Amino acid sequence: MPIIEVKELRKTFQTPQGRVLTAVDGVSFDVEAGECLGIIGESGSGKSTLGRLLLRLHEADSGSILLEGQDVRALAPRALRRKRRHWQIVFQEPFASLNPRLTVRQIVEEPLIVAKLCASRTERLKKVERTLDEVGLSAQFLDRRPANLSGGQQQRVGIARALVTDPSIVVLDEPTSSLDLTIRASILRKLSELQRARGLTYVFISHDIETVRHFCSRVAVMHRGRFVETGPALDVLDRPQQPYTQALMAAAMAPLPYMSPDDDGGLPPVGGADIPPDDDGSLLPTKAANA
Ligand SMILES: Nc1ncnc2c1ncn2[C@@H]1O[C@H](COP(=O)(O)OP(=O)(O)OP(=O)(O)O)[C@@H](O)[C@H]1O
Repeated sequence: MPIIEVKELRKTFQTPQGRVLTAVDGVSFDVEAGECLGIIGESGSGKSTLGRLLLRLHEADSGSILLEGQDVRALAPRALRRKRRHWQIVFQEPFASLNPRLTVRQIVEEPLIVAKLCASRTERLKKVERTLDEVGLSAQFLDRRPANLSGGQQQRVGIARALVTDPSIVVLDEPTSSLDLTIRASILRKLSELQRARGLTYVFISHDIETVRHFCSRVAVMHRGRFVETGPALDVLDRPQQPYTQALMAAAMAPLPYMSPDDDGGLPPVGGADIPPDDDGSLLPTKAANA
């Protein structure tokens, strides 16, 4: 039996102008336990909304979601809170998703307190330290706050917070898109390692086709709230059947516009007429500007 079963899921939003926007438009899919399903598509195609609907961070308008056989949409608030420990999410912007006032220890401890998972504080703290160690953060980070961490370290905290309750399903909503390339690779390696070690099921939302190619066994292509093509990652990405997927792949492969070394791209020359001679180009306000 699949661990995730979604049928005819639909979600609309009301725009400030009073228009109805259909963000997810009748999506159906299954995910087997231990699998990684990649969801790709342009910005605004509905990927994040779908990820949030799965965990009921948004309420769907219609359709059904079964996670581990549980009808997520039918769960009462208390039952949903209890089940949340099994179904977690890692967000795109680690800094925005971490409470800046809390220390790393408090951030990772919180889901354990909410789920009442440990018998004592000592047990809880041991679990926090073990999970941080698993994501590659030593005990020296425990008392730091998010602002004192690099982007990669912040995302490791986001991952530890998602994994500390030993979930079975994790939605990864563009978990590395705000990070530098080298950091991105090491976080993806870690996520892959954790998936194998813990037998996790991932729903991996991404713009980045190359990342999905390496990371996911299956891919769904989303366009205007619908799945237009689904299948094994290498089939969909290397031999797309649908015109929309073909266009998406072609756009991803397109080279950057050529610029010759002496082509200034039409920018004004440095020190040219547009820049006053006494302007040092600094973005900091001058004393005169402050006065
Ligand atoms: N809370 C909301 N209220 C109103 N409209 C929303 C809300 N959340 C998303 N939308 C709209 O729903 C559509 C789908 O957005 P969504 O963020 O799911 O797309 P996405 O594919 O994840 O895009 P991105 O890759 O840029 O994150 C967009 O038109 C978006 O503006």
